[in-house]
Amino acid sequence: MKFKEWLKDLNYEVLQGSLDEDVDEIVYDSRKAREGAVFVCMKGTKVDSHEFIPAVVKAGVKVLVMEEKVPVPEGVTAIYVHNAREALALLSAARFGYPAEKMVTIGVTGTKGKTTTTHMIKTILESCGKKVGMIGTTGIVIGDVVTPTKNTTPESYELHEAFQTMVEAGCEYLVMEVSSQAYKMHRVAGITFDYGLFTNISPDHIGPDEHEDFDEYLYYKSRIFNTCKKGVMNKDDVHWEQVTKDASCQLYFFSMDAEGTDFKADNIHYVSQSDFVGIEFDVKGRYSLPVRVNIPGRFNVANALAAVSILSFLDLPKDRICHGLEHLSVNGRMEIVYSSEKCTVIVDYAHNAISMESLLTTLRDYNPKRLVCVFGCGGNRSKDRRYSMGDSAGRLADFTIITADNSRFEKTEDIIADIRGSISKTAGKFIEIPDRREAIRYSIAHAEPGDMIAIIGKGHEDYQEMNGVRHHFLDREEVLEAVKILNI
Ligand SMILES: CC(=O)N[C@H]1[C@@H](OP(=O)(O)OP(=O)(O)OC[C@H]2O[C@@H](n3ccc(=O)[nH]c3=O)[C@H](O)[C@@H]2O)O[C@H](CO)[C@@H](O)[C@@H]1O[C@H](C)C(=O)N[C@@H](C)C(=O)N[C@H](CCC(=O)O)C(=O)O
Ligand SMILES: Nc1ncnc2c1ncn2[C@@H]1O[C@H](COP(=O)(O)OP(=O)(O)OP(=O)(O)O)[C@@H](O)[C@H]1O
Repeated sequence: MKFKEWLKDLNYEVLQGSLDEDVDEIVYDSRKAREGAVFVCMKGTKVDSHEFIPAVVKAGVKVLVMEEKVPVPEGVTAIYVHNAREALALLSAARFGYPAEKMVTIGVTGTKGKTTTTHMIKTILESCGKKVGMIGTTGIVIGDVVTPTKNTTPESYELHEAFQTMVEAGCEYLVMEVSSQAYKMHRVAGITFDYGLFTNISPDHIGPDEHEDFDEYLYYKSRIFNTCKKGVMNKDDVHWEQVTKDASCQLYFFSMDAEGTDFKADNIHYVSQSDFVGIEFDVKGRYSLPVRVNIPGRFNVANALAAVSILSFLDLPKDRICHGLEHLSVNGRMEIVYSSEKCTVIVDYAHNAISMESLLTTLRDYNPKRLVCVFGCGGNRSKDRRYSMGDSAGRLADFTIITADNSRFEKTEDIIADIRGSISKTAGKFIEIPDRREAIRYSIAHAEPGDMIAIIGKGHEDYQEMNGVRHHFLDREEVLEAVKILNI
């Protein structure tokens, strides 16, 4: 294909050479440079890849896309663009034949609930017999095939490549998590989602290499409503006005509290039976549906309502939507791994104090005999998290077992000591069991009838990182193994 055809959505200036070069690939990592590829030079957080121009030309590259007017060897075509990351996104869409336009696309953003909500949407669509592609923290998912990704929202080239694979696999729908960082880094430039969903926003991802401050974070997250046709916003979020003030899509609101929104959750019940722990509520407003969701928690009412709001536009059979919600499984997100008269064991990915606080608070809605919490904190990461999570556990759980969670290059005992420092200032009872496997077994072996045990922090993660080595470790497997060994 002629390079010129890939360029048709870009504003560019030819600095040198001809646009008639034949190219068959786009490369943005010099280590993958080869003859026939166009190399897109990008200024990153660690390196500026304009410095790799001599190396990529040596490897056979004859076309460069650059955002700096640096000298290039003779015989090489040099194209100047204002923003190379945006250019990479637009070139990639053209390179793969605009695959996103061949599916119904749903983009989901928000500080919390992205993964849960995308899984809900996927499960419901599949329950309606639709083929769905999904992208997010759990990777690129097509049917049962999961391809891990480095980022929640991968780089634009990988996105369009995945979209193409989805179209080839017969997917009619795409549901993906769109991080604020993806907007900042132009990973989704040029994509107009058919539907955009904003779950909520609270301070997060602020710091070096992420966002300067909350305003910047909110600005980039809000871009979803400038890059979708129909947008759905959570009106219970205190920032809803700020988020939607520049929206250019057709906007709808959902709520658990506010009256008069397009979609409303009514008659909310928290159900705890030995064979079903979850939520029941009625969707009212533009769409009516009584739903029963087999994952617990107040915030999952919001997540399920958000998912149903989006799906209400798609003319799907209501009984299949209900079926999908009742048979959900979201890997490591409020996942009920074991439930009997003896106890209910939940695995959840809450990995900061805000999430832990809302998790423990909402589990109280189920009136457990005792709320038991098993958690640790990561090594070589901010110590604040240890203090704030220790404080939350101490205040909100009846009993806490402090353990390991990716200690990395720190000693687990030192991390536990930091957590002890804050939990011991509360009235909460706790013990320390550094080995996470032992901690999980202890929590189940000592359960009292009616207890709820929340194994927190690792969710879907299938490893425990110690001294730079990742050992296989999955909370779900450990719970099931403990149940087997203890014969309960
Ligand atoms: C800060 C940030 O977002 N960095 C992302 C960015 O890396 P970068 O461009 O800054 O990296 P760099 O190493 O400086 O490289 C610059 C350029 O030189 C090229 N290069 C580099 C080395 C070399 O030898 N040759 C070469 O050509 C690189 O391919 C790149 O094009 O582009 C990479 C490719 O897309 C991303 O993987 C990387 O994400 C890093 C790993 C990251 O940690 N990102 C986090 C902040 C992130 O994006 N998080 C969000 C939010 C998650 C959530 O909400 O929970 C996410 O979507 O994952
Ligand atoms: N709507 C929500 N509001 C608040 N907390 C939530 C919500 N949904 C999920 N959570 C909590 O946050 C954790 C992460 O949820 P989820 O993975 O769905 O969110 P995410 O937006 O993908 O988060 P992350 O960016 O941290 O991966 C869950 O394990 C749960 O404890």
